[in-house]
Amino acid sequence: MRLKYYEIQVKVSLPLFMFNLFKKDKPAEPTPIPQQPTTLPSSIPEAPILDQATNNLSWAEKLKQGLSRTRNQLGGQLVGLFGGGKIDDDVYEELETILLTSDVGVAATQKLLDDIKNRVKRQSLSDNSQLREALKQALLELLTPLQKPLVTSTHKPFVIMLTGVNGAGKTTTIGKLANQFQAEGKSVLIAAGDTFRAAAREQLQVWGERNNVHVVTQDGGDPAAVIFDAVNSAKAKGIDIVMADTAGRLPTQLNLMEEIRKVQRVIDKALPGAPHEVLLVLDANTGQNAVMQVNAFDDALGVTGLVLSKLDGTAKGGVIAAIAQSRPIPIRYIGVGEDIADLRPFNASEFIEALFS
Ligand SMILES: Nc1nc2c(ncn2[C@@H]2O[C@H](COP(=O)(O)OP(=O)(O)OP(=O)(O)O)[C@@H](O)[C@H]2O)c(=O)[nH]1
Repeated sequence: MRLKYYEIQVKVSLPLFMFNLFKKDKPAEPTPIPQQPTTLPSSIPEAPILDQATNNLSWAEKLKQGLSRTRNQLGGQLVGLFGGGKIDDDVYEELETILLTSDVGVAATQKLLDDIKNRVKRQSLSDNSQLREALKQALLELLTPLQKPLVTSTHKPFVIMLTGVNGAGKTTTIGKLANQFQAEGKSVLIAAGDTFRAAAREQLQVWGERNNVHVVTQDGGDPAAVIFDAVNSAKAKGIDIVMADTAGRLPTQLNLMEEIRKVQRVIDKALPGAPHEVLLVLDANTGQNAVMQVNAFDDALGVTGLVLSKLDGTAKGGVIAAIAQSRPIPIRYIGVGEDIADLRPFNASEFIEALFS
């Protein structure tokens, strides 16, 4: 059956709403609960076929809206700079300042400027209004290597271990991805490896029950043991995808970094070669700090993919270029909001178009 986009929204947004509702200890004031539909799906939903045109349009708009702060920071200043006139050193200097203040970082700014200068020479550009397109092309060249969507069909179960600092968006990402994977017809199992936060386990469990996603937990558990059990359970049940949640940690907390390295080793014992994806979730609001997080987590774990969340709340979206320059690990998904449809695979040209629209 072909579902219209708004129908899918109802089907998938409600489970995520419930997920967020149960995820954290909520303040005392009542949270509005939607009146309909009142029944939650009792089985894994059939894979919906998205209405591609409507869906793309909606995502393009969301992305544009989500990137508005970054666009205002970057694009707003560029409009003035690229308003027409001679290309000279002053223009390059001002462009450098704009890029640096947009969290692009020193190395990526230098790389982009060199690239633009080469384009100016090669294409004999003379008017600064032509620099806009040159900058777009330079950015596209820098960001395209990061556009490598996550393919989960290579292993069964395909094991994804999520990591990141506290509050980066790991658990929310798990909820969004679980719904998306289910919508593609894949079975999902979640390992509640965030044993640090007492309520996290029960919250994930409640969410899992309501959405027919099996959540493996353990009383007073060691995260490695919980995830080991989860992987074995997924093997026995023929599950397609395991997502292992882990507690938030700072790369400077060496004992916690050692703990997650152990989790990784134990997953490999349960299923040699796993985890197949080490997904680092980054809060885009952290700007240049995100670059340091990528380096530190990658050094410790060998990160295979990134999720850049909360691009909607920040003017620091330029950090994506800094990451591309310093450690070009694929950005699997970007997040521009809290709804399920607000997390999508990263597409470089789509991103740049939204940034310059
Ligand atoms: N605006 C916005 N909010 C987001 C996005 N992604 C996640 N959030 C919110 O960010 C907050 C923190 O997300 P969590 O998923 O709890 O983060 P976490 O990494 O699991 O946190 P810990 O378990 O404490 O380490 C939640 O309130 C999410 O709803 C996004 O793309 N945009």
